Amino acid sequence: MHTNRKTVGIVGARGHTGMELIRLIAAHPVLQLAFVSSRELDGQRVADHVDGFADELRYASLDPAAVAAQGADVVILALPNGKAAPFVEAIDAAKPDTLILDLSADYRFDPSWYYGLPELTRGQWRGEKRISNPGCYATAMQLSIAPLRDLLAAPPVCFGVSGYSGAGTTPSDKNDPEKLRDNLMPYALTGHMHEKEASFRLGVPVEFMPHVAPHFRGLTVTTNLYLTRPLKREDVLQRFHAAYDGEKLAIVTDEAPWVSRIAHRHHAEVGGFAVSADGKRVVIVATLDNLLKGAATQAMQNINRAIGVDEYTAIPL
Ligand SMILES: NC(=O)C1=CN([C@@H]2O[C@H](COP(=O)(O)OP(=O)(O)OC[C@H]3O[C@@H](n4cnc5c(N)ncnc54)[C@H](OP(=O)(O)O)[C@@H]3O)[C@@H](O)[C@H]2O)C=CC1
Ligand SMILES: CC(=O)N[C@@H](CCC(=O)OP(=O)(O)O)C(=O)O
Repeated sequence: MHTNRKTVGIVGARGHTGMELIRLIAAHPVLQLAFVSSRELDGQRVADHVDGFADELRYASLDPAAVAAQGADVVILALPNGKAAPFVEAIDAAKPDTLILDLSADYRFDPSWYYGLPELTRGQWRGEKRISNPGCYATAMQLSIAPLRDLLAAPPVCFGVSGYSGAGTTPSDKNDPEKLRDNLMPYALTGHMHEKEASFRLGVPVEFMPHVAPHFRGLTVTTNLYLTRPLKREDVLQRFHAAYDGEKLAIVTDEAPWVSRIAHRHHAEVGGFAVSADGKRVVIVATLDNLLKGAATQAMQNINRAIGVDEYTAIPL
């Protein structure tokens, strides 16, 4: 047992990503769950909702002031987009040295927050205690494009397909298993938030066409890239191996990865690398579990680094 434990609270703990975070934190040697907030599950035992959770902890419905008053060392915001600010303001006022990790899109464009996609931005962390976790598709897009960023002749075009857990628990067409049955549902075909996020973070325009499919978890992004000069397939592979061979959670595969093999896994896979006959067009496929590398696992990497423990602590590899 670690002697210097840190307390952590999750706001939005009923949700898909909150539930994954509860599991990861329950197995963490340094972090200790202090509170889990949900309005709907107020008073109920976490153990009745999260498989394998053995503690007596109960959900509590905490407003921003009540969250700040808990005085936790780390607060994770796992709320729908647009809901984080009152919690951040209350913590800023009560205990500003709290480490806040926000899973939503609310601070991904805010330069005062560290944007934590460790495989690409690890070197940019300057000790910030405000961390914005990347979007799930945006993670897959950036991992697919970054190693070829200097050779782009045109905006990369990304075709994305997500399992419906990506759409959260608020009922909508995008998480309605009946409407999704035998279906592939296109949405936000221009201007999706993750198109803006990937473009902003990579510094090049990216085009993104998302779809949601009948499976529950895991996403695929297939990216078409036009290059300014011809490359051989081995040159493309060499660039990706150079970028990710030291990484435990970004794995380069020769074949195009399958989404059915990534569910419940903590890493992303990037593969395929089909090159056109003239060498100036490359197609790359990335898969990841939207709830893990696309959300909770990436959050864990970021929190681990910020609390000064090994980045992969409590992440099953
Ligand atoms: N699902 C995914 O694949 C990914 C999600 N994200 C982001 O993570 C965040 C959480 O997503 P996800 O877990 O899917 O969302 P869910 O819809 O599954 O859960 C949202 C949680 O927020 C709570 N909540 C909703 N509205 C409010 C409110 N106004 N005030 C306080 N609590 C509220 C809900 O619980 P209750 O109503 O009981 O309080 C619930 O616990 C989102 O911003 C999402 O964009 C990021 C990457 C991937
Ligand atoms: C299938 C589905 O709906 N996926 C979500 C993306 C997942 C997500 O939660 O992304 P943010 O954190 O950026 O909101 C969407 O397209 O909005």
